[in-house]
Amino acid sequence: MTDRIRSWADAPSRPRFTPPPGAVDAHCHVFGPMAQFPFSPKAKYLPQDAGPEMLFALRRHLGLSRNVIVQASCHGTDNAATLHGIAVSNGTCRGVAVVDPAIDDSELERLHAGGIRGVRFNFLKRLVDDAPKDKFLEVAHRIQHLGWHVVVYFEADILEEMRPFLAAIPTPIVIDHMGRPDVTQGPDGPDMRAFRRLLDSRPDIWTKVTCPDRLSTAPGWDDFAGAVAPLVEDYQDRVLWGTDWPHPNMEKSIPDDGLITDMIPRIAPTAVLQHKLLVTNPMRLYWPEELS
Ligand SMILES: O=C(O)c1cc(C(=O)O)oc(=O)c1
Repeated sequence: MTDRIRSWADAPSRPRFTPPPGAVDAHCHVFGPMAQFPFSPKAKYLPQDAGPEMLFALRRHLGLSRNVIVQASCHGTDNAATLHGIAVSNGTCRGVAVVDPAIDDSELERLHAGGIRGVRFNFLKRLVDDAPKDKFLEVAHRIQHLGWHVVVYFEADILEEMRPFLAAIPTPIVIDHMGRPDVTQGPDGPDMRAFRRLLDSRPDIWTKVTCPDRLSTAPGWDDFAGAVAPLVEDYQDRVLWGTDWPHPNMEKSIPDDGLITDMIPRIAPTAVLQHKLLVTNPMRLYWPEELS
C-alpha cells in the first residue's frame, strides 16, 4: 500500500434541509488517528486520519445530534478507534463492531459497556479476505442475549445466495446501503424488487437508505431519489439514514456531505417520514432505553 488516501470533503456545503432535533447519523466511520489506533495489516485501503473531533464538527455543520459509528474495514477486528469515538462523545455516539469469530464473552461484554450495539458482517471481496457464514452465524447467536443486531454489507449480485444465511440469523438485521441495488433500474427494477422480497421475508430486517454517491450515476442523484423514496414510504419503520462519512474508497469522486443531507427530503418528503428515518428508528435500535 502506498499513500494514505483522503475521501472526504474539506469544506462541505451547508445543507438547505434542517434535520429535526435529535437527528441521528446512523452510518459513519472513524479512521484512526493512526498514531493512536493503527490500521489493520489486512486493510485494503490506508486512509488519512478522520477522528471523532472531525466527525463531531461535521455533525454540527449538518445540524445532526448523534452518530452511530460503524467499524470500518481498514481497522479490521480491532474496535479501539470506534470505541474511542464513542467514549469521547459524551453519550451521543453508539457503535457497530467487527469481531473475530473467536471473541470471548467477556470481550463482548466490554464492547457492550463501550456502547457497541451490533456486529457487522462484510461480504465485499474488495474490502475483506473472507466472510465465513458458519462462524458469523455462531457470533449472531452469541450476541443475541445482549440485545444487539447484525449489520450485513453485501452487493446485489449475491442477494440470492445470501437469503438462507440471512433467514438463519436470530437477531434483527440491518442491511448496509440496501445491498447496493442498481438504482438506475428504478423503483420497480429487478434489484429493488429482489430487495423488497428480502424485507418482506421478515419484519425485523431494516435497511440503511444511504450512499447516493456510491449508487447513483445520474446528475443530482435523481435515480437514487426515484428508486429509494418508495422504499422509505413502504418500510418507514425500519429505515435508517447516514452520511457514510468519511466515505471510504470515494477518493476519486469525493461527495459533498451537504448534498448528501439534502437528499433526505427527497427520499422522505414528509415531516413524519423524516422523524422516523432520523430520530425514532435509530433511537429504537441504538438508544432504546431513552424511549419510553
Ligand atoms: O463501499 C465501501 O467501500 C465501503 C467501505 C466500508 C468499510 O471499509 O468499512 O464501509 C462502507 O460502508 C462502505
